[in-house]
Amino acid sequence: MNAKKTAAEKAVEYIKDGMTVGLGTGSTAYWAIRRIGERVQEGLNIRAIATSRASEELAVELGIAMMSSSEAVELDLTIDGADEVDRSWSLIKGGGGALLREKIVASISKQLIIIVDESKVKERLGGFALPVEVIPFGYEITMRQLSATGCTPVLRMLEGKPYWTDNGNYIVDCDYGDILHPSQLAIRINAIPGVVDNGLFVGMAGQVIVGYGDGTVKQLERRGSE
Ligand SMILES: O=C[C@H](O)[C@H](O)[C@H](O)COP(=O)(O)O
Repeated sequence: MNAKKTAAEKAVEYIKDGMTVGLGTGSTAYWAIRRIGERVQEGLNIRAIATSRASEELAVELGIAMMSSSEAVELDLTIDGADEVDRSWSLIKGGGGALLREKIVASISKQLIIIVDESKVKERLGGFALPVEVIPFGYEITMRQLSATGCTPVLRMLEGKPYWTDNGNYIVDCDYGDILHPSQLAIRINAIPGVVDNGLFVGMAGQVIVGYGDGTVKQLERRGSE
C-alpha cells in the first residue's frame, strides 16, 4: 500500500464545496493534488493557491481553479507534507525546497493538515537536516553564521551547481542533531540577516494524518506543545 497516498486521500475528504485551499509540495502532497483534481472533475468547486511552481503546474493540468496571492487573504484549508513531525506537531519542512512559499501559505490558512507516512513521525526533530532558505549574496557569511547556531551547514547542490528555489534563493541544509527547542532555534536562525526563512513549522499544524504500510491511516495524537 502507498502510505503517502492513503494519508493524502484522507486529508482531501476535509475539503468542502466553495473552500479556498492551499496546495502543498512534494511526493505526498502530489497525491492530495491528484485526488483534488479528481474531485474537481466530479464537480467540486474550490479555488486554490500552490506552494511551488511544480504543484501549480500539476494543479492547472488537472483543471483546479487557481487564485492569485492578491486574492488569497485567508484560506480555509491547506494540505501539505513534511520531512519530520514530532509528537507536539512541530515540523521540519523544505526537503523539496518549498519551505518559504509553504510557510507563507500556511500562515494564512485557518487549518493546516499535514500528511505523512509513518517513517516521518519522530520523538525529536533533527534526524533530517533542517533546510534554511538564504539569499545568494554573501551566502558563505550566512553559512558561517548558521554554523555558530550549532549546526553543520551544507549548501544544497543540483547537477554541480547551487540548488535554486522558486524564489531565486539557495538552500542550506543544517544538521543540528536532536533539536530540543524548535521555536527558539527558529527565532535564532531567522535573526541572521541573509536568512529568508527556515523549515521549522512550530504551532502551525492543526492536524497530522499518518499513513501506514498496511493501508490504514490515523490522526497523530498531540502530546503537549513545544
Ligand atoms: O519543500 C518541500 C516540502 O516541505 C515537502 O512537503 C516535504 O519535503 C515533504 O516532501 P515529501 O512528501 O516528498 O516527503
